[in-house]
Amino acid sequence: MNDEEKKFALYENFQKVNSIAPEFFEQYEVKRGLRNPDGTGVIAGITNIANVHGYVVSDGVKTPDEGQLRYRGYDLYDLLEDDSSDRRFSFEEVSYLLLMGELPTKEQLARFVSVIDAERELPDGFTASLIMRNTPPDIMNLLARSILLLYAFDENAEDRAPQHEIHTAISLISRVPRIMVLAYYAQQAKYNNGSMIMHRFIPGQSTAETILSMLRPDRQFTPDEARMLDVMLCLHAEHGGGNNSTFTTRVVTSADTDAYSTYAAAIGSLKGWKHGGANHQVLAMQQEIKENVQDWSDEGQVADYLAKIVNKEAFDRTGLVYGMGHAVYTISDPRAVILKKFAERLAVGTEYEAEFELLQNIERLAPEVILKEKGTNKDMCANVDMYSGFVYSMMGIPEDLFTPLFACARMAGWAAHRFEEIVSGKRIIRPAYKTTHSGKRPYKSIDER
Ligand SMILES: CC(=O)SCCNC(=O)CCNC(=O)[C@H](O)C(C)(C)COP(=O)(O)OP(=O)(O)OC[C@H]1O[C@@H](n2cnc3c(N)ncnc32)[C@H](O)[C@@H]1OP(=O)(O)O
Ligand SMILES: O=C([O-])CC(=O)C(=O)O
Repeated sequence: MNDEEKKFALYENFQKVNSIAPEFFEQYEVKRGLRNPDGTGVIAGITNIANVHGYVVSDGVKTPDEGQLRYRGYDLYDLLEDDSSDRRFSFEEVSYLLLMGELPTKEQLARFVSVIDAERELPDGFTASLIMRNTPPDIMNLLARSILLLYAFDENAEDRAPQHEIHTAISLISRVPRIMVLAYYAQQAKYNNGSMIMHRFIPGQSTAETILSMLRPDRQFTPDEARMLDVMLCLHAEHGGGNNSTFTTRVVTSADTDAYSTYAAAIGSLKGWKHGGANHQVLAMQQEIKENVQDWSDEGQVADYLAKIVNKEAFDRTGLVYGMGHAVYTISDPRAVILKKFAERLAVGTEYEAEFELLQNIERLAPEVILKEKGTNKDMCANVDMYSGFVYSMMGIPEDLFTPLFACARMAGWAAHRFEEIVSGKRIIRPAYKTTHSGKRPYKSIDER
């Protein structure tokens, strides 16, 4: 056997060894993906941090409902529609609310903002030796690695006391956006022959302003652009305990590991294409449709191409229409509703209008195509990832940063859930797995096999 054949011999049983007959799931009533047969989630915890509402269950019957998202009891719409005269940046305020449980007074907010501001500096040599060296092509991987490496610069990294937990969370909420932009330029320099731009952060700027002023080569941005990015950060900041990356946070935290290991694990989850990584996939999918459909405004042509995607004949062959569907929301995802309004406002009358129409067509047509092609009659709406990448694109934010921006925002939610798990979880999360082996296999020595 040559080397290739030796490797191939290791793969050939992959499918067989890892397959479990579907009837076992029914026989043992195992809830795949921790989902009940009607799609509702198995209750795995209790939280005070957020409420994600998408259906009503009454007498065992699930009825779809308009989506609602509340942070610590406050409706997302109310948090974003505060039109007070001192229009301030909200991500810091939302982070305070999530971490501390209450909306801050002016003094509390000012103190919190100054603590975030004071944490932006990175350890000496961090950028040169840990961001610019061995830069991976994916910024999410670099973010996870950077968070793991920041452990080495924290003398009390193993301390689980509240002061240390809060300090670590705030320092990461402050630093991850900076690391993200530095990582972007390191990645561009290494893989795309780009220039390595390393603007310093400007003390006193909000998170949204810091990102824009570090990202833009000329450092310029308008107040409206910063406000828009701020809103994007707010609406990605938290989504209950059950979403995959927050549940990861809670699972890993429950093992009593350090904060850095926990947040790095959460980033690994968020990168997934069925989770936060879908924002990136939506754009790639839209691009493929644009290249293959002659008239994007023709619903028939778009539906035909979506049918190919659903039948695994086009795009990434998973059969998924990215940006569509949600584990909780049925009629609407409130974040997608807000993002669609932004997208429309920014696109109409510009070169982006036709692309906006295309996304709208995908949103409208996907449920019927999925029903027709797969017979899946699931109440399905656009999720947060459907329009976010499009809004970022119109703001000139590169595709490689779509999911990392989600991570910058969700740091606040992950931290709140880590705190809650530490204080209230009190037990390692350890569900059971049923085995399919009914008996013991007789051991054979290597000569007998
Ligand atoms: C921030 C976020 O994480 S938002 C979600 C971002 N993810 C995406 O946009 C990826 C596309 N969407 C999906 O994969 C799913 O809708 C999820 C992961 C978001 C939610 O999944 P679930 O609620 O568990 O749906 P579930 O997997 O039970 O789907 C039920 C059926 O609908 C199908 N389905 C669900 N969403 C889609 C979709 N977007 N495209 C095609 N089929 C879909 C499933 O394949 C499944 O079909 P089957 O019964 O034939 O196997
Ligand atoms: O709740 C989910 O499953 C995914 C989601 O929308 C999020 O984490 O923002």
